[in-house]
Amino acid sequence: MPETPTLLWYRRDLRLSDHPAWHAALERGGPVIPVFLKDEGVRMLRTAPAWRLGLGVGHLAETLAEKGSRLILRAGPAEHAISQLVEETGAGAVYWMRAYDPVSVERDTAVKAALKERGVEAESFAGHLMFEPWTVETKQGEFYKVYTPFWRAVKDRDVETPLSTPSDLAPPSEWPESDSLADWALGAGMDRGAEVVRPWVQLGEGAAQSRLGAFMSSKVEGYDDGRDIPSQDGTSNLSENLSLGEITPRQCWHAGVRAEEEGKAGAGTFLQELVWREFAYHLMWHTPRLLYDNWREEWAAFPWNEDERRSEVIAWKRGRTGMAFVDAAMREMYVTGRMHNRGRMIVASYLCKHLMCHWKIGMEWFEDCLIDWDPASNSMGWQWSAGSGPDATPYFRVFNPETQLDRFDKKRAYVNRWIAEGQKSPPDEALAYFDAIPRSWAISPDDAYPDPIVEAGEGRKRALAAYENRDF
Ligand SMILES: Cc1cc2nc3c(=O)[nH]c(=O)nc-3n(C[C@H](O)[C@H](O)[C@H](O)COP(=O)(O)OP(=O)(O)OC[C@H]3O[C@@H](n4cnc5c(N)ncnc54)[C@H](O)[C@@H]3O)c2cc1C
Repeated sequence: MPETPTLLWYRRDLRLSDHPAWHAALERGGPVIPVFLKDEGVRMLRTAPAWRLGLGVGHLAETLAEKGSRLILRAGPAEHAISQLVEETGAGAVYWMRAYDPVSVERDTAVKAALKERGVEAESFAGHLMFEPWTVETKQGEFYKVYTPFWRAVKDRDVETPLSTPSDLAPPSEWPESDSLADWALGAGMDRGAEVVRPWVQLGEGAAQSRLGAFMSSKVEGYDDGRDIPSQDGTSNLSENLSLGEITPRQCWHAGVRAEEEGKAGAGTFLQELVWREFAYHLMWHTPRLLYDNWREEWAAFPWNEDERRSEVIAWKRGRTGMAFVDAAMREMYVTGRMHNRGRMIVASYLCKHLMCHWKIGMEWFEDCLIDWDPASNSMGWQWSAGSGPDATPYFRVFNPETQLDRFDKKRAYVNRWIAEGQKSPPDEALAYFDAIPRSWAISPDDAYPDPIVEAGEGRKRALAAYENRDF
């Protein structure tokens, strides 16, 4: 008797290669029906991540169609949509790749229980991470709160070899109905920004593999220093693709290990950076409050400004603080959908320390604007910067956005690339910012560049006083 179909439920794993759920579905036998849901998780996404997801899903649908398969789209709460599809297709199994954030975990647990109750096989697979959060623990059986011991605990582990791309996708003879992706309008909120950011997007697993290849052949050697210079394209840029599972961390890891064996400087550091991502997930899974509350709970008593309407918050969001490094980085984000890691650290430190604003304001703004938005890395990065996270930067480390310029943008190549005001012939990238931002901001390249809203020295003094006088 032929096997019943398997529903292959796609989420943040938009690829065919190194996809354990696909392999399991094909091994089970019977046809495979790939599905993507506009469910509670998708509805929660903010502007740029939702837009980028829409592009990724569209690209995946095309790839599947080229291979004789199809991506079935359905909207609604996951439990209901999956159960409806099981009903319509007679599927005997539903397979998916695991997610680790609390909303997904709750959703998946409910879906699994409902499927099992009606006698449908439900199985999830690992792949978004190399080291599942519960598999790494200290000698005392606890989770790690500091990166370096976490790194030591995992660095010599065997990371499974990536799986190949399946060639026959076992399509069914009859397909269920599908929504139209265009009708979902996942990118609606992007408005004018979509056209500006689109050329910077590298979509799909083919592009991700090319990025990885290019990084390993020409950039990894110089990564140790290059990764700190925001005017250079010295990093892999893979966060965009890792975020949606267009490439897997183990594919990156194995490429890094090969580069290290070939004696390429920088490969070891790249592997350590990949493990920062794992560490972020480890923390999020063990302490989900990382996403929405001070990881160190005593920081609730810190006198953060939480009012987003204040003029300094508006200036920060618009890249008009008068601090060139901060403003350049914010504008890079509006134009490219991404921001260099040094920029992220500087704008976060500036918002939380110089401007004394709550890290949640910045975290949520990034969540609105980043196409590589990742719940775990974003919240860990913000809490690290603010001082409220585990393994956070010490309170007295206040990035000085002016001296940082002298260290990391000596020739001002980065700020000139992104800030048009004051330049006779600004480059296209700097001008693109004015096309990306809402018209209501009413900013023009002919405006004068603002004076600092807070002087670097004054802001630092104020921040240190508040941090030193806290009574916890
Ligand atoms: C305030 C703040 C917010 C951040 N928000 C995000 C976010 O939403 N999404 C995101 O992917 N990263 C975030 N990061 C981490 C880091 O800035 C980016 O991962 C990195 O800039 C991506 O560029 P890349 O792919 O070229 O990195 P590479 O330098 O090439 O590194 C390779 C990969 O390692 C991982 N990685 C590198 N640095 C870190 C780090 N500090 N933390 C976690 N993983 C890391 C990423 O997956 C990255 O793609 C944030 C950092 C800070 C300080």
